[in-house]
This record gives sequence, structure tokens and C-alpha cells, in this order.
Amino acid sequence: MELGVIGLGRMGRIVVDRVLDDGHDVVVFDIDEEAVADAADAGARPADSIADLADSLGEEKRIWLMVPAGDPVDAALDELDGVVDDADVIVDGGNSYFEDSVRRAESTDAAYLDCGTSGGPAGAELGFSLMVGGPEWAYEELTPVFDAVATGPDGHDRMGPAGSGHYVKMVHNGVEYALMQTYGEGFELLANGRYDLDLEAVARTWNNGAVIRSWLLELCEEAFREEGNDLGDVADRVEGGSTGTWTVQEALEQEIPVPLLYQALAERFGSRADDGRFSRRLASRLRYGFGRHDVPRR
Ligand SMILES: NC(=O)C1=CN([C@@H]2O[C@H](COP(=O)(O)OP(=O)(O)OC[C@H]3O[C@@H](n4cnc5c(N)ncnc54)[C@H](O)[C@@H]3O)[C@@H](O)[C@H]2O)C=CC1
Ligand SMILES: O=C(CO)[C@H](O)[C@H](O)COP(=O)(O)O
Repeated sequence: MELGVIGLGRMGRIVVDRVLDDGHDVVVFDIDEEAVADAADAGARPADSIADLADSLGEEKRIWLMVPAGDPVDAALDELDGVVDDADVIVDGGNSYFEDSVRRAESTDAAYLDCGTSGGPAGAELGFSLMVGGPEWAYEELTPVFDAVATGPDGHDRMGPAGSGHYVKMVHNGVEYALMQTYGEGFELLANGRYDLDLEAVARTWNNGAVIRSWLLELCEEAFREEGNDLGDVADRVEGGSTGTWTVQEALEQEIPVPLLYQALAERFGSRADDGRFSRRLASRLRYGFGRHDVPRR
């Protein structure tokens, strides 16, 4: 298969590499010329613009968007408007708001797949978990690409119609916030409690057979190993927040109580007051662990 990839940052570049490794052809575009040149060095065919990328894909275009959510997605779709038709498939693998995805699916001439992507840049080797919404035929058509980008055939599935992929990913992120918060609070108690503990050793022990073992807990272990028992100069400030906000807004609209998800979001907003909480410093370092997001330092 031939795939066009637009957006070659932390995530898009992994999509390119994994699809190339699986033996497919890839055409790439990014507004950052250096990113295009790097991907070309890895074996992708470079394009000068989105129009050039679409042109070089010929009939039955398969295009993967991996640009920041919001305006960049609409800007890319505007450039594809009039260039794609109903035999073509566009995948949005970013963290788009699900209602935007429903609107985009209705307004583009191509079949549109909203694809929630989990695993982060740190998941490059293993492959991602992909939650896909949109027409069944388009999902089946793109299955070889999803097999390559995900951990394998079990690492992706069609969740339902347009919007459902990004809806499931939105809730995934709400859960992610709450898990980070609960690990943060546990380690805050251990860090300030009655014993002088080696927190990396605690995390390692928990990761070996404990009920609460997980990838986020492995990233806690990594954070203590790399930053030190007191998290060094990691500031008490957690960035991000949009996907968690959407999750809580949706829960309010559906009148479904999600107190833990709400509390985790509130803690994150509370971190902007800069009062030095250990739990939030660990949450900030974990965002680097899985997402390679910047860590504000003191
Ligand atoms: N970093 C992470 O842990 C995860 C990120 N995501 C989502 O994946 C998407 C991409 O994220 P990252 O790769 O981390 O971002 P990034 O900032 O590393 O890369 C974005 C790339 O898109 C390019 N770009 C921006 N506007 C463009 C346009 N109009 N046309 C062409 N290229 C354009 C930028 O030059 C950059 O290379 C976002 O929606 C993000 O929320 C999803 C799961 C995990
Ligand atoms: O989707 C992700 C991980 O699953 C991204 O890393 C996302 O950026 C995390 O959300 P936030 O930036 O609000 O912490």
C-alpha cells in the first residue's frame, strides 16, 4: 500500500517508520522542511506541499494526518478539499475533539477515520493502541496500515461510527489523568511519610507482581531513577489539560459522575498556582515519560 503522512513530529515520524518497516511506500509532508528531509533519509518520498503529496498518491489516496489537534487539522483538510473523493480515505490519528471529527467526516468528500492513538513516542518500539471510528470499508481498507502502526492486529479496532474513535481516546485520557494522580498521591505519602524510602525500589517492587503494576508505574520507576528520589528540579506544574477537560464536560452533559477524573483535572489546573506538590511534579515527569512533553523545571 502507499500512504501519505502529513505531520512528522514525535508521533507522525513513528507512523512513517513503522509503515516503511512493514514494506509499504510512504509519501511525507510537514511545514518543517527538516522533518521532511529526515523522513526522506529514512526512505519516504518527500512532497513540497499537501497538494503535491495528494498528487503523487494517484487514485485511491490513503492519507494519515498526525498534526496538532484543532486548526492544523482543518487547514490540512482545506488543502485536500476538491482534491479527494469518495474512493479516498483520510485518517486523523491526533487527539482531535470527537465532535470536530464528526463535523469533518460530514464535510470531507473522502471517507474519514478518526483514530485515537495511545502509546506516545515512548511506545515506538512496541507499536500503538489505535481506537478507530468511521466507515467499516475504510477501516478494513486501512487494516494493513493499522497492523503496522499498532502493536499488531489486536492493537487496533473499529469502535463504531464517525467520532467514536476520538470519543474513546478522550475517555482514555481522562483515565490517564486519574491514574497519574493516584500514583502521584501514593508516592507523595511515601515521600513525606514516616519511613525514609527509596521510591525507585518501591516502584520496581510494585512493578514485579503487585496488583497495581502498569506502564505508568514503570515510568514512575524510570522517573525516580533519572531524576532522583525527590524528583530533583521537576517543577510542580503539569501542562496539557484539554482532553481531560473534554472528558469531564462530556460526563457532566451525560450526567455520569466521574469524581476521580474531575479531581485529577482540578489538581492539574491547581498546579498552575505553583505551591510545590510532589504528586503533580511526578505527573509532570510522567507526561515526559510517555509523551516526551516538556518538563517545566524550577
Ligand atoms: N505526544 C504524544 O504523547 C501523543 C500525541 N498525540 C497526538 O498526535 C498529534 C501529533 O502529536 P505530536 O507528534 O506529539 O506533535 P508534534 O508537535 O511533535 O508534531 C506535530 C507536527 O505537525 C507539523 N505540522 C503542524 N501543522 C502542520 C500543517 N498545517 N501541515 C503539515 N504539518 C504540520 C509540525 O511541524 C510538527 O512536525 C496531536 O494531535 C497529539 O495530541 C496522540 C497520542 C500521544
Ligand atoms: O494523548 C496523549 C497520551 O495518551 C498525549 O500525550 C496527550 O498530550 C496527553 O494529554 P495532556 O497533554 O492533556 O497531558
